[in-house]
Amino acid sequence: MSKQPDTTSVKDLELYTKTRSTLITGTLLPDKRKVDIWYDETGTIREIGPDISHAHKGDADIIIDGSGTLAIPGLYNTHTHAAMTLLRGYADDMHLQQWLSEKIWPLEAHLTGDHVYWGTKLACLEMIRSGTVAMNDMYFFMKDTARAVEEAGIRAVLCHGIITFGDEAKLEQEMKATEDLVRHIRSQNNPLIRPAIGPHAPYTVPPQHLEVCAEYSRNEDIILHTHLAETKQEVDDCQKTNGMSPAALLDKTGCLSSRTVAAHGCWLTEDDCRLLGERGAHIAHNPVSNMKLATGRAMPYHHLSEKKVNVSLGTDGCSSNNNLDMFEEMKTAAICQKFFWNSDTLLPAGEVLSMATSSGARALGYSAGEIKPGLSADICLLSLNHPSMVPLHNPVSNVAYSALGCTVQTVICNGKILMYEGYIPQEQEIITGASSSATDLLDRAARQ
Ligand SMILES: C[C@H]1O[C@@H](n2cnc3c(O)ncnc32)[C@H](O)[C@@H]1O
Ligand SMILES: [Zn+2]
Repeated sequence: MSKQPDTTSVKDLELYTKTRSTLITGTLLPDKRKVDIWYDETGTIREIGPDISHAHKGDADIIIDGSGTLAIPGLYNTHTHAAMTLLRGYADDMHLQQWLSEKIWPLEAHLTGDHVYWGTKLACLEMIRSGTVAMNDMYFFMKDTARAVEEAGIRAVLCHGIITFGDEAKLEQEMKATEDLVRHIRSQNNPLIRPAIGPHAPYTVPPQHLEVCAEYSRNEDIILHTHLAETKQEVDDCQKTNGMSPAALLDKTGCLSSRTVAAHGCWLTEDDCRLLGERGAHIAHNPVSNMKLATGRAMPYHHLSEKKVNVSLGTDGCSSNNNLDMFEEMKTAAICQKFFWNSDTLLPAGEVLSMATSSGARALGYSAGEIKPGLSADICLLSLNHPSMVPLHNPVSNVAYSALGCTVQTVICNGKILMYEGYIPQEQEIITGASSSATDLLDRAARQ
């Protein structure tokens, strides 16, 4: 492509393969300022301001006409099981334990790396379409996940889901899978993809195995991703077996630190919240999944924010959500807190937008999540011409309460364009591939 900035050449496929110095002109920020945004070929935002385009037109390889758009930071999905897109609609309207043990785990026993690759390709497509640029993913065959993520161009923290039920041989096998993944991701040298360790939950990984995971996270300086206090049954069982809450158990086994990202936290007590705050641990809130699986209580945001716990947002997998739309998640989070805790001021629009952006980037340790000079260009342009964005009394309110993923027009991650005006390369191939992969998974399960 020529150095000459040309908005029409943006359709060129080459555009989607590498980061280029880019000028976005005349977009609106959530505070209603109309600005130009310039980022360089390393994907770092250099300057934001009204009318900087004259100064930087010559520096930019690409110019994106941002008029009629609202620029928000790319969204961070901090708890998901991406390849579960293949299980969308497979098992609905069930309680968590029954859902996992009777439907999900028996089907997952037939998964192959190929299923995970296609399921993750579909997840990345769905996420990019709805403005998500980063995910914290726990699943199986994670090298195949890494390949799909690399092709999609988003950020990801990836861990193998460790489930041992106390079996020593299984722990050895799961730790090998984790070590193999860590080695593999590091060898790929992709700064957007990072490894983590993923003890599934205190009810699937006993204390002595949690200790092994904690030590590994400490030694390798990687995130420890887990599920925590999702149901009352989990908390009651943990009290009975271990004489303490699941959060206290994580702490006792060394699993609670600033590297910890714990999903759910619905049944955390005020004392648990204090403990999480003291340890600097992060909570990934998944309100749609919690409401669908009837976990019975909403994450206590008021206690967590009082104890200065960083709370981010996630969708969980597509079998309990059943989509990956972080706009839907933002709205559900904000209204679920108000409804459950009977407080009309709890979790206002601005806070839920931060949860889905800067708090997510903080939990996953990326220097992004805001549109600011010096940070990575993770930018989402929403159409202001979409009915859900009209009128524009309050852009932040529209983003949190009325917009959905379909409002997203253009998505940029670390400066690379992933979707431009609704176009994502190879979308149809991904849909076809994932669809046949889902059929193959169910066929294999039916044959046995
Ligand atoms: C990685 C494993 O985690 C399973 N899973 C998916 N959603 C949930 C949830 O809400 N709670 C607990 N475990 C979950 C997934 O199916 C994998 O087996
Ligand atoms: Zn989960």
